Amino acid sequence: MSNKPAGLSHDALWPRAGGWPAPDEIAPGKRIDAALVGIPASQTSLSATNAHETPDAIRAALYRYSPALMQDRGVLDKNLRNDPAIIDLEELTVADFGNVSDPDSPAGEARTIALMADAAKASELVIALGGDNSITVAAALGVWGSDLETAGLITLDAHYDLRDGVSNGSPVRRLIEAGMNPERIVQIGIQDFANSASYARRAQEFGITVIHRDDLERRSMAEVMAEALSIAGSAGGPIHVDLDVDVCDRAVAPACPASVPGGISAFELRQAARAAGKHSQVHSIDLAEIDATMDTPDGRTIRLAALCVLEAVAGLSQR
Ligand SMILES: N=CN[C@@H](CCC(=O)O)C(=O)O
Repeated sequence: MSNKPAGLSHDALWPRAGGWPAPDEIAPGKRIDAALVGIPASQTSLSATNAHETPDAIRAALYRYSPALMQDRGVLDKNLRNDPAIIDLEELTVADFGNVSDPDSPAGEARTIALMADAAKASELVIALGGDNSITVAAALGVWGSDLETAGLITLDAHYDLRDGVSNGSPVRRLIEAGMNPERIVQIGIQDFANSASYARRAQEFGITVIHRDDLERRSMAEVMAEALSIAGSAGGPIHVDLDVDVCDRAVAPACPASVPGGISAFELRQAARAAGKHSQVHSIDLAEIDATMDTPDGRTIRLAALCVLEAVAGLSQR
């Protein structure tokens, strides 16, 4: 699917990421490694948003980057330090399943579940491009299918998302009500002054593991993700990872209506995406809460989301 921006320079030795083919353009019988699904939801967001513009904006931003990485971050053999492994993601097959039409309604969520299920059947890892955070419900349910009882959920989010009703502030409660075990939910990056005491108590009552923003001052993202993946995956089922970009500092995520000054760094979110992509039980990841039309001054939030897509695929290449 081409969302290629005009005016990009050309260098035959510097291929660009993105521009991945639709599944029917891939040779029959060839295994798809990763799948992209766009879920342009925005209608139930608590803050007014044009998050429906974001999936295509992320596709366009992918062209800014190369699909190459120079090392397997964090597990590099010390003998290789001056001779890093060079990994070319062009060796992986990525398919773009397109956008779900009108995802903001029960019928739209049913379409999302169906497309996510198709993408999961065809690939090892599905990356859903939101859309506001309401997408997490149908994105996860579509991939989990009948494995709901053993499934796990990790959120990187400034918010609990345990609100009543249907909105971008309620996907975690809705997944629990759908039948997932809250003891396999880990929430990373929860922020003070961005949540109420009632919802904080609700998280405690459910038995959710909360790794507060402040904890990330003392612990590395690698360590925190390792713990989260072991809790979320403890029943052996599929794990969905929700990357709500508002977990990041407002300076790096200005296009997220509810990002907070004092959030995590862009690099920490990228590390989390890589760790998620690398874990064999993670079958789906979503990127949510960016309003592409608010990404001033320089498109940095969308660029970060594009890099998270590449980090997830890089992790997958290292499974
Ligand atoms: N995932 C985001 N949740 C936020 C949404 C707030 C907003 O859109 O203003 C929350 O519940 O507070």
